[in-house]
Amino acid sequence: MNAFPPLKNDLILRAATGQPTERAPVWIMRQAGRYLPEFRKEREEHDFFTICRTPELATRVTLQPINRYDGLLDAAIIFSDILVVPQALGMVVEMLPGKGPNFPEPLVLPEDLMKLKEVVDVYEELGYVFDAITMTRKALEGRVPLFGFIGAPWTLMAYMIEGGGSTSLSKAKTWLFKYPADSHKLLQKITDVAVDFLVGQIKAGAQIVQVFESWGGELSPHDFNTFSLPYLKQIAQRVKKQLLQDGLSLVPMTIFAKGSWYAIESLSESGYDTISLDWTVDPAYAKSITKGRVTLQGNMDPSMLNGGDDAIRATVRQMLTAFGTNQRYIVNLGHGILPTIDPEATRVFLETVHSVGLELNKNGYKVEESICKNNAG
Ligand SMILES: Cc1c2[nH]c(c1CCC(=O)O)Cc1[nH]c(c(CCC(=O)O)c1C)Cc1[nH]c(c(CCC(=O)O)c1C)Cc1[nH]c(c(CCC(=O)O)c1C)C2
Repeated sequence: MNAFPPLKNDLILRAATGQPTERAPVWIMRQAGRYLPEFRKEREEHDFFTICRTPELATRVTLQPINRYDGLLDAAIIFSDILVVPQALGMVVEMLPGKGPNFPEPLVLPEDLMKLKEVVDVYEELGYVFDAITMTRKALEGRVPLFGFIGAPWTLMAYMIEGGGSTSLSKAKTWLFKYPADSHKLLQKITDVAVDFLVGQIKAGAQIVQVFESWGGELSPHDFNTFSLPYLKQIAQRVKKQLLQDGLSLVPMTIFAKGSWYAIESLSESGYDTISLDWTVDPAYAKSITKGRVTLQGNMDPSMLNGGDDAIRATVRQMLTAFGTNQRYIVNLGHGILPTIDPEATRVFLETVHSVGLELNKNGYKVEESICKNNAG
């Protein structure tokens, strides 16, 4: 095993496992990305997947927001993409500047499943992600915990069939409804790789992980229960089982099923420690449904960061107050930060999360039965 520097800020790990926190921790989905000039500069010199595949570059980019917002972010997330799994399955994925991901040969018919690799050795195909995680974990010097992540099976299936971003997902849904057995075969295949990939990331040094079901909200509740939830549950259960079998400690697991407000209750009973919410979910509603069983994460509309400093400050206060006790809560946006956001607006967001979080706890704070005092005594 790797020896890593001791962790100096474990706030997010405490929040995710239901331990008391003196303020709500904060990180931002897509925090290393195109809104940062230092990232855009890196992209002028290197192709997207070259950054992902070169541990030195992935480490440098992962650390960009941590360095820029020194002390304001409570977690790093490894620089990679959910689409490295379709690549590991044998598909070609390219990142077109300004356009996003493109699969020159998407899956069209069920017989195309034959083109995917029968067996995927994640250490061979995705070892570069593990190396980047280990290198980043060392470079972080214990400043904050490091997230690993994967795309959820349904979301990856959608990209593999659509061939890129899409508004209606009509091709991927045609598979679900016309070829359900083949769809399940594909979802299971992705799940098997996802489990090995997450376990490998944790072994390499990821201290917390997130599963991105970005296209969850495109499914009806019934179809979500058929084509998404069973695989999400399998991932949580099998990752935990594998870690225990290998004599390793569990790490907190987060599920972000964007748009799947109807699934909050079932997700809170599916083996994940944290549920990440998009901005369409009322915090009071999510709290009333989950009843403290899980930690909640989220959920400011990313576009609010374009609303000016006063609007950002007011919305952060309203959001933290609505999530309530500042316990079992991780602050984030409701989806990834947009490329159009001013990095200084992001700073205002982070600073306000810190100051309001501490203020809400100034008279002590409470998790379930334990009462903690901010000041000694
Ligand atoms: C977690 C993560 C992701 N991508 C990137 C990260 C890096 C880490 C971080 O958050 O800082 C870098 C990451 N990935 C990408 C970029 C920009 C590409 C560039 O530099 O040109 C960055 C910084 C490219 C990318 N990759 C993807 C898209 C969306 C395309 C679409 O459907 O319209 C895009 C634009 C697929 C993707 N990738 C990811 C998701 C899940 C989160 C979400 O829903 O936003 C998804 C859906 C996850």
